[in-house]
Amino acid sequence: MTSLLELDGIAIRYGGNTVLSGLTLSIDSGEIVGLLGPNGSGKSTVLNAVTGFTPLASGSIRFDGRRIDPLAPHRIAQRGIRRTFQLPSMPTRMSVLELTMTASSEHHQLCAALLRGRATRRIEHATHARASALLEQLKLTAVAHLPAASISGGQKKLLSIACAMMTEPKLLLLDEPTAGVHPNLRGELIDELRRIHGLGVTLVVIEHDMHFIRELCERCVVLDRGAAIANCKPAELDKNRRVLDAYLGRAHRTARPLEAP
Ligand SMILES: Nc1ncnc2c1ncn2[C@@H]1O[C@H](COP(=O)(O)OP(=O)(O)OP(=O)(O)O)[C@@H](O)[C@H]1O
Repeated sequence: MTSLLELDGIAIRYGGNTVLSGLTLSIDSGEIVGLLGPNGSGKSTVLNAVTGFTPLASGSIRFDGRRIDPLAPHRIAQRGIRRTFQLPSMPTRMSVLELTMTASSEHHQLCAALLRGRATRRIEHATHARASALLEQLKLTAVAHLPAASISGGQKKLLSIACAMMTEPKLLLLDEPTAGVHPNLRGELIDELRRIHGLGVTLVVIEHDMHFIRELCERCVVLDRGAAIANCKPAELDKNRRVLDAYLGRAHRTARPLEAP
């Protein structure tokens, strides 16, 4: 496998607060990587940095061999990186289907705007078909014509995955995909993400649900206070002393003796 995303010593500061401190991380093409860590450890900030929404104080980010950290967010998206949000906000007037269709690539939208007659209809038809297929895969067909803002929190999560997939990204970054999703749907979400991975999409998943991480991810990176403290298989996490310290505090050591990591 070749390296798709490379974070090289990235630092991010908000005022005097250093949120990421020299983080180095490499993700290979075709991987599914879990990004873990206690609340406030910097996970979402990593996604904001990769997608160009938060400028770096130092370090660099390369995607597909080319530097992306100097680029504007829409240019980074055009290179093939998409993300979903922890709390997706939806427009009040657009339907689920319309919103999914508007997420299609800028290239298709530009062609539809410039071309006339049959060519426009052909592009619209293809966009409609792709959006409908994605909504069906994500079990959203029943709400396709409802206003996007009116659907449940879990359905909004699924809709944001559908929108991200409209552009056929190479890398999909998911911020807590299971939060607000009914437990019965989690298995289906795992199946859907595996299917997306099977299409050749590399996945980075921020998630607190360890069952979900164990089921889906091949590798985990754990952050604590803006630095990577573990990079291992999910099964190795509960034996890693630094990870246990970060999540449970050092007091756990007296409560439950551990084997050396
Ligand atoms: N725009 C901002 N301005 C100032 N501080 C910020 C900003 N965004 C994030 N932070 C701070 O950066 C730190 C890391 O936040 P981040 O959202 O990346 O953590 P996280 O690991 O994703 O947490 P959670 O699991 O709770 O979502 C936190 O202390 C947060 O308060």
